[in-house]
Amino acid sequence: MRLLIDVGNTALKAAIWQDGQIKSCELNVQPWSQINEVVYASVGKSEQLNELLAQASVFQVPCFEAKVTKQLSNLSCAYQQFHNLGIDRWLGLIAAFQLWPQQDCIVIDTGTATTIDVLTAQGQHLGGWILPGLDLMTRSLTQNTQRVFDDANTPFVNELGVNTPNGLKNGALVATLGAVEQAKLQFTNKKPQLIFAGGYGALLKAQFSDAIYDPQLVMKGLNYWYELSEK
Ligand SMILES: Nc1ncnc2c1ncn2[C@@H]1O[C@H](COP(=O)(O)OP(=O)(O)O)[C@@H](O)[C@H]1O
Ligand SMILES: CC(C)(COP(=O)(O)O)[C@@H](O)C(=O)NCCC(=O)O
Ligand SMILES: [K+]
Repeated sequence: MRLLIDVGNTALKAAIWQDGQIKSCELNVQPWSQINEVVYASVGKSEQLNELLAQASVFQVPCFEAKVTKQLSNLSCAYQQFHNLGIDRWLGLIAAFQLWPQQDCIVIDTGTATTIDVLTAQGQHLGGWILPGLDLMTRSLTQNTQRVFDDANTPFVNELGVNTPNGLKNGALVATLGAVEQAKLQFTNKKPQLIFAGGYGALLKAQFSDAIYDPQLVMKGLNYWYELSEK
């Protein structure tokens, strides 16, 4: 069994890889005797992660941290300073390149931030954008204005807002959709595969025909990273 850990700015996610299957799992109950290795990625500091790694060392389970490299098999990173690219973005690109080979892809991961990354069929990462996540967008306005307010029941829909909460939420959604449309323009001659992940991935995926939502995209990328890297 392989324990996979993805630490984002909002949430720490854990999953078990076994017999080619990835299944989300709770962090606190770990069958340490059956875990061969821990493979983890972190975009920030995490006390929970530190505690888990300390436990792993007690049970003498080897731990491997995923890092961004300029190249990984035929995938190449757009950043000159590749170590500055968020590891979650790199893992999403690895998964997209492995799961949709020979296909232009756009990877959209909606977490604390929404990241958009453009990848050619040849494995060239062209770059991308970092946007505030949908909740960050709405919160930044409700917390910094006197009269813009939200309500939890108002959904994010791609329509004109006719009251304050839906003007707020629909604005966050259409701003994000607009960025995805801009990314699609990078491919003039053919339609790229749109791949969504993260907390609002299903919501965004629903706005596009024949797009993919894979909640486990980053976890799959983490597992591919482990299998593809010289350890
Ligand atoms: N069903 C959901 N479960 C978890 N987070 C969600 C959900 N729906 C929306 N979100 C939003 O997605 C973000 C968390 O997603 P996640 O990808 O775990 O973030 P990160 O990777 O930055 O930790 C938060 O901004 C949260 O508000
Ligand atoms: C933009 C991010 C915070 C997104 O992380 P998340 O929303 O998953 O917490 C992360 O990819 C990151 O820390 N990036 C570093 C800057 C860059 O990618 O250029
Ligand atoms: K994420």
